[in-house]
Amino acid sequence: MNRTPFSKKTRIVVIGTGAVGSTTAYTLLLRGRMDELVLIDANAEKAKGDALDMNHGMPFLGNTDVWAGTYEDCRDADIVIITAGAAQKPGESRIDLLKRNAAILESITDEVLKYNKDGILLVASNPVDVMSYLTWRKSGWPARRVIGSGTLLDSARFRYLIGQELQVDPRSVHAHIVGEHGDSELPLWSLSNIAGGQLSLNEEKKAEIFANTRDAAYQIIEAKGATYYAIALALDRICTAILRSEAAVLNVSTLLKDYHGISDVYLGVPCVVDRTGVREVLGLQITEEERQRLQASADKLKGVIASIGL
Ligand SMILES: NC(=O)C1=CN([C@@H]2O[C@H](COP(=O)(O)OP(=O)(O)OC[C@H]3O[C@@H](n4cnc5c(N)ncnc54)[C@H](O)[C@@H]3O)[C@@H](O)[C@H]2O)C=CC1
Ligand SMILES: CC(=O)C(=O)O
Repeated sequence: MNRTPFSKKTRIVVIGTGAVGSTTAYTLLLRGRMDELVLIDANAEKAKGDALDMNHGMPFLGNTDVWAGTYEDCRDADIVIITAGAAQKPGESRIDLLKRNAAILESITDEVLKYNKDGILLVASNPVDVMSYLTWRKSGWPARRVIGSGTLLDSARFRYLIGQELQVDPRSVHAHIVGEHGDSELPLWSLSNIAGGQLSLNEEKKAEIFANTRDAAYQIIEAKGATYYAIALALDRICTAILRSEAAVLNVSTLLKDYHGISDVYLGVPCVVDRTGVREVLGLQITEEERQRLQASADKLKGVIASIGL
């Protein structure tokens, strides 16, 4: 971002400076996305250590104020990213984190709301669609300003795997994963293309690519205990779309209102993201089979939402 003496400084607050939060903060810092970066964690020493560590890199970067803060620092935040809470252990699903993280997200939302009324809340804590819905309900904010990272990461994994298979740069692969960021997500093969042309993949290969996309987090957590690099880049992408008001189309999690007949649930779908948050949910022409799978994903999450009394 350009810093001018007359404009308000841009501020991003990251709540939860564990693996995802600290990697996200570092990614935002390296890319010079904001003037001020505030780190908050229940473990205040961890946030303090991260801030010190990042500040010692300033001679190589410059121009960003980084500090370990308190919720009062949310007052001037443009974006508050929530990555706090329990993470999956090997073999656990995202839904297994539900009760632990619902309590954490509720208390964090209460604190943020004391100081911030018009920023954007960007949720990554899992299960992210349910945590985003909970945060939205708790906040009373317009849904456009409470955004979940959704299936942006899954879509990136999907595009990468398709690109690998077809030997094409993943940035040139247009392909979407929608629905839950989790086990009920689905690929929109009917809309996937490279330069408008159909993908030359047989059914067996498609099934393999989708399974590796859906199960990627399990594979990484089994191998090294957590995932954080790609989600950090995905969160950076969303922040950039907001701060630069890009109107970028990103598969974030948002409140659906009669979307292929689905309402009152947060799901990952292609959305136009700009300075106001989710400006628009894009209508898609999907097949009947895809619609039914999207409905099943929504039904699953509605059951989860109901199980925590929302
Ligand atoms: N949306 C997505 O695509 C992804 C989501 N995740 C999710 O992100 C979350 C964080 O994962 P990791 O960073 O790996 O976990 P972690 O255990 O490394 O870090 C969690 C941090 O949250 C802090 N924390 C806990 N309760 C807090 C509270 N009430 N207030 C402030 N801070 C609090 C902890 O002290 C810790 O530093 C998990 O729920 C994980 O499942 C992880 C990867 C991708
Ligand atoms: C952990 C998680 O949600 C992911 O890497 O997709």
